Amino acid sequence: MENEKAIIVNNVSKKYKLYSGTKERLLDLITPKHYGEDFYALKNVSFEAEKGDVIGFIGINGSGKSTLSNIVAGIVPETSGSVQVNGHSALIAVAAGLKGDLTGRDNIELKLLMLGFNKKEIEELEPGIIEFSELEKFIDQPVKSYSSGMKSRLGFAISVNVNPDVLIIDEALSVGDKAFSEKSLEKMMEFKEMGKTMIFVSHSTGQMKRFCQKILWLEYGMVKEFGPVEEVMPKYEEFIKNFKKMSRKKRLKYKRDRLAEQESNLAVSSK
Ligand SMILES: Nc1ncnc2c1ncn2[C@@H]1O[C@H](COP(=O)(O)OP(=O)(O)OP(=O)(O)O)[C@@H](O)[C@H]1O
Repeated sequence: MENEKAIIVNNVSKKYKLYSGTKERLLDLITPKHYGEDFYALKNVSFEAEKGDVIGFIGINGSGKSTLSNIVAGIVPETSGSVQVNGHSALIAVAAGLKGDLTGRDNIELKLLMLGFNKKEIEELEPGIIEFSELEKFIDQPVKSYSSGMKSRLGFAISVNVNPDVLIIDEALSVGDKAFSEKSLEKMMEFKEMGKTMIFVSHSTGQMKRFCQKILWLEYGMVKEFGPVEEVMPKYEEFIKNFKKMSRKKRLKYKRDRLAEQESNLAVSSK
């Protein structure tokens, strides 16, 4: 069907509990009284992706980009709201779910099994994944001995070689070396040309501008803007320029003001 939605995220919130220490955490588990402080990493986030959309998630540190990409990938459950992903095959977040005690090769096999591939298909896919990862003899070493760049290379190699309908790439290009990130970007361009739906999380606004059509700007767990890259990116760049100049005190005040604004918007919209 033309114009079929690939992703529908509706009013999603994610609550974490913050504890002052182990004692509080245990008390919260074993007693009926509530301990710890509720913390919302995401609050009432909604957006939709059309099939073939390439969407970049941006926002300052801690704004909720990874939490949202993990929720869309089905790795982390949402606290409330709903997430619908329409795709024939799996949705994969790069470098997520690698098991440290297993070798790179075993991780490839495990992940492919989990995605529903059979033994013959795994045998066919494996050499291409190992070659793409450039891990060579390290492929038979436990993943816990890998550097973050090596882990990311393995995760990326698996993700792009299983041909998913929706691909989520979270900071994968910032860890590897330059040659590998060029190769990965080329692969992502191929996916884009094939009309795949992609979500791209990165701190590099340059890569975003090169790659994404739409931008979802998160601020303190809420959607600040969602729209075409040429509209949202200049606003974000301007914001970052000013934000960098702010003192710690000013940043805290900005955060307090924004959170208060969010609260009043929420109160209005729930009336
Ligand atoms: N498991 C967790 N328990 C408690 N708080 C968490 C957990 N995971 C994330 N958070 C908090 O949720 C908020 C959003 O985190 P998230 O990693 O999604 O942000 P981000 O925008 O991806 O940040 P960055 O750009 O630094 O990667 C942060 O304040 C973070 O500390």
